[in-house]
Amino acid sequence: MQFDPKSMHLILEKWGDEFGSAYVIGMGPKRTLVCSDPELMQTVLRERPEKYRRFSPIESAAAEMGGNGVFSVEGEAWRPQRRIVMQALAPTNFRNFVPVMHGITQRLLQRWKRIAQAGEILEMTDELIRYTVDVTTALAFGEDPNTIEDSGDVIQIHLAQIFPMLMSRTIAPFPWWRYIKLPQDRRFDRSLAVVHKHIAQLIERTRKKMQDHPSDGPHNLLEAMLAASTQEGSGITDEVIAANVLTLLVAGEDTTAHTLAWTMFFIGQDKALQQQLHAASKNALGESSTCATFEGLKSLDLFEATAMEATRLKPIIPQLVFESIDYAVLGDIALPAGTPVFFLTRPSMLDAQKFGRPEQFLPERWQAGHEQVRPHDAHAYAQFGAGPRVCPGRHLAMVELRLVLSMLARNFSLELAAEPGSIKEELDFTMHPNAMPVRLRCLP
Ligand code: HEM
Repeated sequence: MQFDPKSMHLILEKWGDEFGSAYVIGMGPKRTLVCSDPELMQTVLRERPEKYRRFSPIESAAAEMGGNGVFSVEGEAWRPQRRIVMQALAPTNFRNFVPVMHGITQRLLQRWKRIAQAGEILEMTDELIRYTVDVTTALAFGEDPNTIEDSGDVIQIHLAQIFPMLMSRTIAPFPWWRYIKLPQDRRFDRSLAVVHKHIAQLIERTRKKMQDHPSDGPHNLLEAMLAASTQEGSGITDEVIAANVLTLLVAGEDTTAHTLAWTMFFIGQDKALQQQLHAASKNALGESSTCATFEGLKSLDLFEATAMEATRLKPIIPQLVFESIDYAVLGDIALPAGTPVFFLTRPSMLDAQKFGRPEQFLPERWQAGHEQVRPHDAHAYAQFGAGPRVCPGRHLAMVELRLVLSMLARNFSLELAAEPGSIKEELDFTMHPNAMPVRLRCLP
């Protein structure tokens, strides 16, 4: 069976409508289970790393790119990497993170003001990726690249090649790139070389900083990994460090940016929602144009709820793919060792048994104490995964969503500069809009 990788999720969802919540397809030489039952998905997510692993081509493709970090690595090598990443992204660090994130949000605000005043149209996805690259790099690696104000050959142009290539190589029936380099492979190799050079320089500068100030730190993920690498038996080599810098850049960038882009897709079509968000932002921020404090984040629940509702309808993770390690029985389905299992996340989020009035965009369903929209089965929302490998960046992502959406609502009205129907879903590991042109107007 051959797919256009960019619309694979739509095809699998369509077949699910026809064949039910579990069906089998032939992909390459293997029989693959496609499943949209949220209970079975939770079982697999929780029974890792012992019984299930990520779909194995993800690890081999990531390793070939020098990116076999905490997302793709399996077995014992995963645990020490996971521990360091969890510590670095723990919510207890957020009081220190907020001032840095506030500065970057202010920068985005100034840029958007200039563009709005000039009456120009913004390609929103690109804007948001600049923001998330700046935030991830500043917080995880201790350097602020300021790509928001940089108009040159910014690193995300090269990073943007990675997810699409990882996706197409992961589901390729035959690993052509190992035998022949097509023009797209050569282009990709050039971008990958730029990214690795950028990462090597970052590691070098950080190592030097640590040598110059040995008693200071570690202050961030990169410093923590470099410190761990000096301990015997840590398993943290230079190669592992570079792979994790790449992993974090890619994992932290597209996911949050695409969540924000789809949220703006809904905001841009709904004047009443915009007014509600504007009022909520004024209430929370007062005379300020952006949220500047850790405490202030707590009054921005509606913004997080709006983003969650957007990704219920437009999941940026429409499929999560795993593999049984040995023979396993999932529900009443027998899985020979190495059977790929593709979980579709959207069908259960559109199921009226799980979410009341599922076809309607109702952010309030995600707000605590809101009883009107029932049922509400939060288990059926798996945008961050679950179990031992649940996304360690989810709290950071939520802070980013709150900061950007409240800044947007406080300062601008937003209008899509394209027919909503012309904005299509594309899957490149994460599901993103093919374009998101918007027009911003400054509000008093
Ligand atoms: C809205 C934004 C985000 C979404 C929807 C998202 C989603 C996910 C999902 C579905 C997984 C797989 C979880 C599983 O297998 O159970 C994951 C893993 C991961 N995410 Fe996120 N993510 C987001 C933001 C971030 C950010 C901001 C970072 C870091 C800066 C990050 C870092 C990671 C890492 C390192 C993993 C691998 C964890 C492991 O395998 O142990 N993510 N993410």
